[in-house]
Amino acid sequence: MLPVAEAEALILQAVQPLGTEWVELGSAQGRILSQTLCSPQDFPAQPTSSMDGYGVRFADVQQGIPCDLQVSETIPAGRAPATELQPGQAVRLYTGSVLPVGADTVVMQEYTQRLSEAQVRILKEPQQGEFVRPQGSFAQQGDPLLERGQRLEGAELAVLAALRQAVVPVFRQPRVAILSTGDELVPIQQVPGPGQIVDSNQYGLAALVQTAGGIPVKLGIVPDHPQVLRETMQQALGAADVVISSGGVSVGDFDYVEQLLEDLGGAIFIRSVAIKPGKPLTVARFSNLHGPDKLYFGLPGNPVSALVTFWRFLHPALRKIGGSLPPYLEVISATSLKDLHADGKREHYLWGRLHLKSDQAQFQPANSHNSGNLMNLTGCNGLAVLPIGTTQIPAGSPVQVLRLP
Ligand SMILES: Nc1nc2c(c(=O)[nH]1)N[C@H]1C(S)=C(S)[C@@H](COP(=O)(O)OP(=O)(O)OC[C@H]3O[C@@H](n4cnc5c(N)ncnc54)[C@H](O)[C@@H]3O)O[C@H]1N2
Ligand code: MOO
Repeated sequence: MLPVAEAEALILQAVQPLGTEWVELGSAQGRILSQTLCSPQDFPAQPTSSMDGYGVRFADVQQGIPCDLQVSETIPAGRAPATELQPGQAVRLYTGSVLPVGADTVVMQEYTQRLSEAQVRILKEPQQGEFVRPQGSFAQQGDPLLERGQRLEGAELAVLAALRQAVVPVFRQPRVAILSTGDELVPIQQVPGPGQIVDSNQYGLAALVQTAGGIPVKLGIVPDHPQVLRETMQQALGAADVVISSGGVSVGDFDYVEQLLEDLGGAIFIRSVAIKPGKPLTVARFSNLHGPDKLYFGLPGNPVSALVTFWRFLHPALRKIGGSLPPYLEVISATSLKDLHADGKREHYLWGRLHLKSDQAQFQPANSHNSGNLMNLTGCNGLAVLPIGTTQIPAGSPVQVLRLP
């Protein structure tokens, strides 16, 4: 059994980001930028006012307050100034208006009195440069604004629009084929007969693939029949960047996945991991003439084991393939609200609810931890990690919790 951290390191070493594709800005939300983008110009492009008011020469208003100035022109936002500001003059400005040459300070409208069409009285001495956004004060031409690996959300999309980036270079999303193995499985449309169960892994795993930035390709249920399974595995390897199957990796007579991976030319580099749940995790690498190598993940069939091994190993791998920057998972130090138990032989992952308080996070474990029982996994947002050698964490003690993505 490989230690968890070693298994993770081997998996991350084996994967690389896919290439770039260009997408329209309107479809880029959630995507990962594949090139660092620099500012093509200064922001703001000219000095602008940050208030409605009057642009002045600071030297004029420094002489004593109140101070009467001639209004030279009105500059609405979006219009270029017509003239330079001369000594003794003020210019009417609004938020976002460009300051004319000569104006270096803005006085808020509230501290002025318009005496006539041609004259304004300044009632309060401003600070020099007050309410002016100097040219290039937000960003200068050539400044790197968005780094390669940045995830694009509202703020980033707004910046890209300001940069007039109508199409953006993003990493290609990994296509992830998902298949469920087992003669006992039936599709959701079918009422299960005695001993049969609905294939729930397919749905859970597809959702986690999307959360990790991948595109799920659901290939359905494959019976425990070596020839059929082999053909489906081959088809999956052809159609996707990564393949996930669940079930058939333990030691039972119908557990064919490992043998078939070898038959198909895969190099198995993980056969079992010291993790509970999820011990029989199997990972193989397939060389690919047309691009990066492909990984095949044989996840354990137990529903909780399949999801936990996905979170722990596949989520980071898919994030890396999709171009995200590490860390790929978030670990939070919390106080356990109940005693936590483990056998000390494998690294245990106990699901529960993480409450993020301002002072100290708290972890409320689920009432039982059975890798076949999917039901009490709902609503869980954290996995408490008990390292090998730890058999108990008493209530009130600190525990490291993996925050579920
Ligand atoms: N003698 C041993 N038996 C088992 C061992 C072992 O070391 N020695 N390991 C146990 C552990 S740990 C796990 S985890 C499971 C994993 O076994 P498999 O990956 O071979 O999974 P299956 O036997 O095919 O299924 C296990 C369980 O999960 C249900 N299942 C499978 N696929 C789905 C699906 N798509 N949707 C919902 N449920 C699914 C299946 O019906 C079984 O109940 O092996 C232990 N046994
Ligand atoms: O490791 Mo298995 O995943 O305990 O149920």
